[in-house]
Amino acid sequence: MKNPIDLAAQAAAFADKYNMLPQGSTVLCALSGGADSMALLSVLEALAKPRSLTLHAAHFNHQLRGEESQRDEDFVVQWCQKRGIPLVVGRGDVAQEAQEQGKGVEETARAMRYGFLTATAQELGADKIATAHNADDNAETLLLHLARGTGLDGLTGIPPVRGILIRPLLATPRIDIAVYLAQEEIPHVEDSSNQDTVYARNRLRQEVMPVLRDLNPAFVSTLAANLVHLREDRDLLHAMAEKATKTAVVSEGRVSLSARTLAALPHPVAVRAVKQLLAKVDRFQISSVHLEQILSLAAGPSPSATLNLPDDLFVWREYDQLVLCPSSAMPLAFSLRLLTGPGTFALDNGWKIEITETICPDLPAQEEYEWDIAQNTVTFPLVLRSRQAGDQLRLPGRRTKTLKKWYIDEKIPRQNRQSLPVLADESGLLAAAGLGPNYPRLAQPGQPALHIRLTPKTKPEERT
Ligand SMILES: Nc1ncnc2c1ncn2[C@@H]1O[C@H](COP(=O)(O)OP(=O)(O)OP(=O)(O)O)[C@@H](O)[C@H]1O
Repeated sequence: MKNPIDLAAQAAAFADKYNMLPQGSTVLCALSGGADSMALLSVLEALAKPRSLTLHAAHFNHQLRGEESQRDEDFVVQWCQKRGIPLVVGRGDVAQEAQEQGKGVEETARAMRYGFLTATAQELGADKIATAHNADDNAETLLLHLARGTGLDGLTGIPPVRGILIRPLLATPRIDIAVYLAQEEIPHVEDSSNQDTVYARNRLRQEVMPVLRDLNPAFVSTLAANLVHLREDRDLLHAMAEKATKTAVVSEGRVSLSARTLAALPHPVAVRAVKQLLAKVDRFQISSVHLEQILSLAAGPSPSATLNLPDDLFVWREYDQLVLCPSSAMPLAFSLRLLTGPGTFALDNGWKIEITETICPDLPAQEEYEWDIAQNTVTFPLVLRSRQAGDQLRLPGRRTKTLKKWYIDEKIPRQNRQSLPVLADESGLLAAAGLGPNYPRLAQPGQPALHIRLTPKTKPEERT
């Protein structure tokens, strides 16, 4: 006779790798009534005493399979009564909800189920929700991702822990669960939709997995062990990207990072860094083609270039700054304008800027819109743009402050600030419209200077 399977010990060893079930936790077991979750409930019961766990169960009736759905509900109610485990039952009309939302039935069922489980955990004060995903589920998920196309992230399968969700059986092959249920004489229900091969997962389960198991009988458990290493590799790349983006500045819905910093990263780290930057401005989807375009923009020789990408994403480079934002967070009146040398330039919004070489007169111009800047402090091209977070300015006779602070102190209304351009080169501001020249760059009498005059269409700011 074979040795009995000690599923509780197996699950406990795996759980401890991820600190899933610390002493004294309150655990909510997601119980469908199927083989996996019935085994999970039994395992949690066995661990409850030695770990002082408080155990609850929750079942969601999706009302998708008529009488069979009710049969499942009745089954788990009776089982939990028999075992003395408190159970919460939830119900939802998934089919109707899916229709109303124009979404798929499976997707809606999952969203409603997880919504119910999370709300129930909150009500009960549970610190963990345990689901019964097993090693075969994990292998199938991975193969599905592979078939549909994925990067390393998709190849790491189902996460063992996500927030308060834990999956103690994730390293346990389905076959061990079946043997355990028989051994412990634990009943379960069968979901008739599992036989339905129209679902990709079920086709994989029935048609592909047997072939892989034939090639390697231990395929599922070998993969489970390998996934731990893949996950560690993936986590390391994430951590490196996080470190690299620590200096990113998020302000007014825009995120910016040194283009040089990004371009210097190894490609797998750089790709993740861009994704992390995008997440900071609530952009979570990007194709690899567009990712590469952003990286080229960061690495390219041009100190100024823009990208208009799908999902309302706007990316531009200004000297060493790479800025990413949704178009709603774009600087309003002034998009980037590069000035390659002295001359007169008309701007899209009706403004005009004239730059002439001159010798600074006895009284250098230091007005709100007209300035004499020492030529030897300037490197062309100049850029005319809206202000950005961190821009600093020192006005004649005053101390250095951020532009934000100047605008506040000078009482320039918030809605006008973005329409006041600043003039900068790679070492910082030359002047800010409406405020004055950056004092350290003001020309001295008799010095070669650039006389710069900005003519607003109408002066945008009204001081209050
Ligand atoms: N009706 C249900 N009520 C409570 N828990 C459920 C229910 N259905 C599934 N679960 C929980 O979710 C786990 C996974 O179920 P299943 O494999 O059917 O879902 P899936 O769609 O493949 O995966 P996912 O839960 O990640 O969406 C089950 O083992 C069980 O713990």
